[in-house]
Amino acid sequence: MKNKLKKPSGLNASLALTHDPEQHQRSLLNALLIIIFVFSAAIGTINILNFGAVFTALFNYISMLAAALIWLFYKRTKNLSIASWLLCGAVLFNLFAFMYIAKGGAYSLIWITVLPPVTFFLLGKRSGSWLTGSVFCLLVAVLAWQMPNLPSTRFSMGALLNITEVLLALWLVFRHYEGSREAAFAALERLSVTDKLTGLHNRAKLDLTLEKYMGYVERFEKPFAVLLIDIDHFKRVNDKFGHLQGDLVLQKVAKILHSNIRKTDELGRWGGEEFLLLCPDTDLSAALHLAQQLREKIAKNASTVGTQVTVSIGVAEIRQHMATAEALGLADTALYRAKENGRNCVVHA
Ligand SMILES: Nc1nc2c(ncn2[C@@H]2O[C@H](COP(=O)(O)OP(=O)(O)OP(=O)(O)O)[C@@H](O)[C@H]2O)c(=O)[nH]1
Repeated sequence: MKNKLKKPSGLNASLALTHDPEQHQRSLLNALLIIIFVFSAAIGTINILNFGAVFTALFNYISMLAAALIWLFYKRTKNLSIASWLLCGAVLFNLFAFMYIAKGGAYSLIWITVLPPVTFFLLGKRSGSWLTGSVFCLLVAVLAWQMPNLPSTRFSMGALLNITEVLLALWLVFRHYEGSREAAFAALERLSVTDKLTGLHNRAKLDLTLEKYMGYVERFEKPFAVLLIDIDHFKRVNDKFGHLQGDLVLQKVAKILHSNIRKTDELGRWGGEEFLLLCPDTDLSAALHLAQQLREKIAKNASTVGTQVTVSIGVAEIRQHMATAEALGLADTALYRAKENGRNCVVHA
């Protein structure tokens, strides 16, 4: 019952938050494939209808087909790395084919600017740097070599379309990238404050919330209660039924606690088989009432493995000018007395 901070085990819990580290890249690959498919179809059609450029349009349709094939390949194999390389290859082929066909005219060279976002996002910093750097060097060398033969660039309808299409492509890619980066960051943020086993907040988050509530007590003189909840004889559950069953008991207790408190209360796993519940705007008598209810609900509903699961609860009301350690100390002392009193009971400081 002392603070025994344990690493949560990897067992999946119904409450537990799962995180897929490749989700971000997968979503980018899908978005890029859709963008390429739609763009190639649209540009191919514009090339035929506006410019009668059937040969150029053929390359656009090849790109469209390539995007569809890569999508199918990825759906079947789930090989993100190969699909990403194939996509970068398809983009490169398309860029060079188009610049070659346009012979550098109509600002077609601007298409090269879509390469960095695509390769960096899909292949990562290292491979993205190499590939983009090599292609840029190659392009500069070819341009230097071909300088006398290059057309003087006129501003035409083709140029306008090229510039518009590239800007649109970049806008779409960066917009999607930023959205998925924000989602990945939010998932990481959530993970950093979550106890993996129970899905409740972890100790780091509880520390922050406790500090915040202590600040409110100091400033607004509102009552605030701390409940330290500890499963009785939990070691026996582990010893008798194994750690996996012990984990299930922890998850069940977490679920019961979570579903019987207010939204404004903050519940978390303090460590091991101990939970901390912070109840703002709650005086001692209300906190004791809640603690009794929680204790009864757990005694009634948490037994899973043929053994009675009960909790002991230490309750402390926090007052002005109290330090955080003092507040926790009070709850801990009350919990200690509850254990001494025979467990399965509530004691206040
Ligand atoms: N299965 C499982 N067990 C844990 C976890 N974290 C801590 N424990 C176990 O919790 C048990 C706590 O044992 P004790 O500190 O002796 O407490 P207790 O048996 O509950 O006894 P009292 O608190 O005095 O009623 C230890 O056996 C720990 O290994 C966990 O994440 N999963």
